[in-house]
Amino acid sequence: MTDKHDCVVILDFGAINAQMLAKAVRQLNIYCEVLPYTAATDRILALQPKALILQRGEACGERTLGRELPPETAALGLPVLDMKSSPWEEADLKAFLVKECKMGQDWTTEAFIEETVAALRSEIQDKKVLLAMSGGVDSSVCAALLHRAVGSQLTCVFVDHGCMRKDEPRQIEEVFRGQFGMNLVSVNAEDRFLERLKGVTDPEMKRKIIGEEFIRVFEEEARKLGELDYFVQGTIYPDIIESGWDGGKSVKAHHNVGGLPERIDFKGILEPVKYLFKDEVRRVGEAMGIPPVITRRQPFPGPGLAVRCLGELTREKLEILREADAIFREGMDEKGYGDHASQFFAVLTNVQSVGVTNDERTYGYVIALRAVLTTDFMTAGVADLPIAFLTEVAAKIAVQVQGVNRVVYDITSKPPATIEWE
Ligand SMILES: Nc1ncnc2c1ncn2[C@@H]1O[C@H](COP(=O)(O)OP(=O)(O)OP(=O)(O)O)[C@@H](O)[C@H]1O
Repeated sequence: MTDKHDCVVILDFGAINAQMLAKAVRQLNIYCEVLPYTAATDRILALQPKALILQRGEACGERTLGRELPPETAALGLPVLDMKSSPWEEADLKAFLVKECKMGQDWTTEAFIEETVAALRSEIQDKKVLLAMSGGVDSSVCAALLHRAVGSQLTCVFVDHGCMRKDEPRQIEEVFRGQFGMNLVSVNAEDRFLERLKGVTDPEMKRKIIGEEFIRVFEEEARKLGELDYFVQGTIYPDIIESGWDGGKSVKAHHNVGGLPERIDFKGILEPVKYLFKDEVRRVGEAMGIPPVITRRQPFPGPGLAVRCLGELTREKLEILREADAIFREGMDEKGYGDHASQFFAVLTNVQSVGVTNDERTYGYVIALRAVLTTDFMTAGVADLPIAFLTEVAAKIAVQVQGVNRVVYDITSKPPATIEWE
């Protein structure tokens, strides 16, 4: 990643905004990596940096007080930009990196694609590659890179556990098999999953069963494909970045395919977007022709609608939720409110209430709509959607979706609530 481009290392002293700074540097088409301020000099030097940025802004408060650059790092003699005060200005960054350090601005999306494809090609050679395709941004972009690199040596497996959103399985097939011409195995495992989930109401248990069953289905499919050499993981940079304040690594819990590489004997794991932030992954996807319905897809939990369908999962409840969710999302897109919320979806509460339709008493489910605004998903506020719009959507859902007669809007922030209901 770094040998073809100039690199700057951001040393994180515990600043909450080290990742934002890294994104700002990369916006200048300059490659950077974030390391804890205590990183050993050989780790820093391995990246062949042309400069260091010390991220210890005032905004970080007491946490970074008294933290000094280790003398051996200072002794490297690299140019240093010390971010003592926040917020930084893009112009300052540019003046330092481009004017003073003469760094090239050539780390572009196109360069990334070209170099990653070439590197994958030379690593994989004539070997076979397996990818677990969720239709999410990360696995989709990995698939596009791998497909461009090795074409039909790549096989993608998509498992439909029956908890996908409306039209998603069809979209995945259309895009990856239809448009890209990939080898895509699409497994309809709805019956299997629902059978195992019968009578289960505890959310943790639901997740566990879905995770276990997922591995089982996936393993069966992989065995059918014969010998496979590489397995692809859609790890992204925030999953592996080491923060300067706890020094710890938070490795993404690939809750769905978690145990797979240990169970099947792969020659290696490929992680082509490991050094990219989510927005950068999205841009790569766009540049490779993946349609917005996938690159703009909202975060979606691994167990899918299962954790938005409270209580026991049944085909009927999931179908009700899928329809209600689709009406809400369509309405948001039509009105252009999609950009006002980071994530929005419907939840099928397990509550039923009395209603009235054509003078007849009904007893139906209550659907909750949730729309939140967040930058980091650690905290979230409620999206301020017009009441007239919400009323319109509620009416549409209650009239069009059989089995629903009441719709509510969740107006709780995170914390104390979470974004998802389970
Ligand atoms: N239904 C599915 N079929 C096949 N693979 C899946 C499925 N759901 C998840 N995966 C695999 O598990 C990985 C982790 O799933 P997770 O739900 O955590 O999504 P993610 O980390 O947001 O990634 P993505 O953006 O690819 O969905 C995915 O990248 C994908 O490889």
